[in-house]
Amino acid sequence: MLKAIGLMSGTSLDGVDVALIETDGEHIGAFGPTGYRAYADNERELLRRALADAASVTQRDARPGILADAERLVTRAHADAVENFFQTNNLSRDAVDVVGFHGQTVLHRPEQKLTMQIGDGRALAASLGVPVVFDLRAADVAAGGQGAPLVPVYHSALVRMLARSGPTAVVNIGGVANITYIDGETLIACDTGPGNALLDDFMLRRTGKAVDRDGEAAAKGRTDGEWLAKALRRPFFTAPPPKSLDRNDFATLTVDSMSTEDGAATLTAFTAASIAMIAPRLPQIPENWIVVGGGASNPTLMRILGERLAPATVTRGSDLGWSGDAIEAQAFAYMAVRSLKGLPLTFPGTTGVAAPHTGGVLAKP
Ligand SMILES: Nc1ncnc2c1ncn2[C@@H]1O[C@H](COP(=O)(O)OP(=O)(O)OP(=O)(O)O)[C@@H](O)[C@H]1O
Ligand SMILES: CC(=O)N[C@H]1[C@@H]2OC[C@@H](O2)[C@@H](O)[C@@H]1O[C@H](C)C(=O)O
Repeated sequence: MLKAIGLMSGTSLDGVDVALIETDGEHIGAFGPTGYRAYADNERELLRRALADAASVTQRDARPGILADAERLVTRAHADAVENFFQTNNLSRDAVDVVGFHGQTVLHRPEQKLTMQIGDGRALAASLGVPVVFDLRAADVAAGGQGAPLVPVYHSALVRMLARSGPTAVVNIGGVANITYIDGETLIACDTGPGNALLDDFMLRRTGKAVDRDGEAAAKGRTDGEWLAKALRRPFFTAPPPKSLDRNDFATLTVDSMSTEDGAATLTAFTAASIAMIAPRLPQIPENWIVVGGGASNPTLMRILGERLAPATVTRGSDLGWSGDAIEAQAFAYMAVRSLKGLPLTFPGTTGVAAPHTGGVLAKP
């Protein structure tokens, strides 16, 4: 078993998640500590500007506008996060075999063979003195896959440990939401639609804080059924998997004419309803849905999701002993070890790549 640290800075732009696991790339031997390094408001603002500047990029190594600054910030924030993690957990860097570094997605257009994660893997390896595996999406996209979602290979390892029978779905509600369907050897995955990003962006504009904390605003509002029905008519929602999204693919769907409460309720219902829309496109309707990611901490979203998915059971991953917030970071630790071993990260059922495919680039310190 190797000791691996995974690092994820997701589309919510909230911060860097850190997690240590022990794994041989197949089985999970042990779950280690987890950590988090939030972005300061000015850092988050820089990342938001980077998303805007990335929108016109056509080459994945181009860094116009603010992107070079943003990339330095991402690298530095991840180095800080790991140094802090070493100190807090009294860990020596020599005890860690590899770091899996996702970076920050600023653009995702797989149909143009373009997916761009900023963050300098070589600089991170040099700064930490630990081997770093980075650029984990590019090989899949180059081979014709969606390059996302990548976490299904890890969700499937977690579900195997539960030793359940029958189809199970793991739903990750981050900035974008995605699902992994597991039934025996069958593994199917895709992004389902918005996660928290639309709601976060709306709340930021209305309140100056990029979150509807505990779903409080949404709980007081009324969903605009007409708006929701229209939004759900986008062809993305009836397309079968595999499919993936850029964070801002639905950014033009705004609820700015509504009150804060009604807008939050409508966007929360949009996330739940779009997740439920994947059910009939799976081989069987899952009996059990396990929800992970930040959205699992939003009780209003969880309530609406439970209503939409009934009579199936909806459980939070944290109630099964899974890490609430660090599953994606754990997944990148797991993928780093798989990458070192040349094992596949993506599969025809998860990204649409023609054959199981490995990925990642190794930077030695
Ligand atoms: N208590 C809470 N109440 C409401 N929303 C919450 C709460 N805690 C977290 N969230 C939501 O979860 C988001 C963070 O989710 P997460 O950390 O899974 O995102 P991410 O790592 O960016 O994910 P991804 O890479 O999957 O997009 C926050 O931006 C917020 O919208
Ligand atoms: C391109 C990109 O970074 N996509 C993210 C995003 O956030 C959630 C969803 O959209 C998922 O497809 C992916 O992240 C997770 C970690 C994944 O690849 O599984």
